[in-house]
Amino acid sequence: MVSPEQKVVLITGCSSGIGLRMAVMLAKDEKKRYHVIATMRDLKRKDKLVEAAGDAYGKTLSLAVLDVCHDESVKQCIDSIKDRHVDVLINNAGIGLVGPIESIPIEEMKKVFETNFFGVIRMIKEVMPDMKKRRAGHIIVVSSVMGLQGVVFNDVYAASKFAMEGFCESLAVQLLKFNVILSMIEPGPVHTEFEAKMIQDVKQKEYPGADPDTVHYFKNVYLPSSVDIFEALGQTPDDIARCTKKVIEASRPRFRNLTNPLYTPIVALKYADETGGLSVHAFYHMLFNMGPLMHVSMTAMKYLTCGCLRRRTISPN
Ligand SMILES: NC(=O)C1=CN([C@@H]2O[C@H](COP(=O)(O)OP(=O)(O)OC[C@H]3O[C@@H](n4cnc5c(N)ncnc54)[C@H](OP(=O)(O)O)[C@@H]3O)[C@@H](O)[C@H]2O)C=CC1
Ligand SMILES: CC1=C(/C=C/C(C)=C/C=C/C(C)=C/C=O)C(C)(C)CCC1
Repeated sequence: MVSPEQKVVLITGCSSGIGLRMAVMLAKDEKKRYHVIATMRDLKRKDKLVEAAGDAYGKTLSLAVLDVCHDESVKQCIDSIKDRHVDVLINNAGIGLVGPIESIPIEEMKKVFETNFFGVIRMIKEVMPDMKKRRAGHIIVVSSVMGLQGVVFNDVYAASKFAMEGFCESLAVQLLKFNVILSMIEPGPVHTEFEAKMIQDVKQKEYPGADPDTVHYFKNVYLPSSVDIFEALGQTPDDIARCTKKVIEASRPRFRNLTNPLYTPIVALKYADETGGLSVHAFYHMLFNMGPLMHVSMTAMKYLTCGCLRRRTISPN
């Protein structure tokens, strides 16, 4: 049962990672301010969430099936909610894709957009009209630092998150008129199945169609650097859940919320030079000239980032 004081929070992609931890953290809120509808496309994957939710399961947390790639699944789920009333919609479901574009079929690229971009739009279209009518609601989108700045060999994933940024930046203005808030969460690397799936995927794939030099740069230059960056700067899904809870509870939530103070200097390059030259050349240098030194420099970054950059993020602590 949802009490009238409780906010109904619907989260997509709760079978693992960030979505799972958000669902658990909100459902276990000390003051019981939330009723969480934790959704996933395949309920066979519910066990980890149910175990982590403990006593909250069946009380402040309920489960529902929802595949963001299917209109009917989205509609059925929202129709099953009392009065279709959702106070906070958290668009978290998403998939990654890395590798040389020469070897990625267009169909696979479309799947990334279908999930990360159209999946979010499908959710917003279903929930937003009721929020507008009620003149209340909060829509949260889990984007990424890659929605603000491209990363080599992540071309299509970054494009899907950039698309989301443009969409939300436009919509946020209209929604403000209806007292509906739109917030973006911008995590850097986070240790979840997202990372594990990427490593597994690379082990299995052959990268046909890409020339040997490109495959070499991808496998022997980019991948080790990426592993280093995850190791040096990676956050936990709980960090992202804590940041998101703060955004939900803020009296005036910000539109963009970077979660990782250690990654902020990298994003700052983009805003320091609007021609884009600084980021492109700095990334080239970091990747191709620093190579093995990347680990050292990433560790240094951990200790050197100054207070002013930390203040620009929403701290998980
Ligand atoms: N991990 C990272 O480094 C970062 C992740 N992000 C973003 O965070 C979000 C969550 O990712 P994360 O927790 O890391 O990764 P996970 O792979 O652990 O979780 C992704 C979740 O999305 C679900 N999902 C995928 N496709 C669909 C679909 N069609 N319908 C419903 N659910 C679906 C997965 O379900 P299933 O189990 O069925 O596959 C899973 O529950 C994503 O949007 C990602 O882009 C942003 C920045 C960094
Ligand atoms: C290799 C490399 C980089 C890698 C960044 C990575 C790997 C970021 C991962 C972000 C994730 C996983 C976001 C998910 O949405 C930098 C720092 C840009 C510098 C240039 C070389």
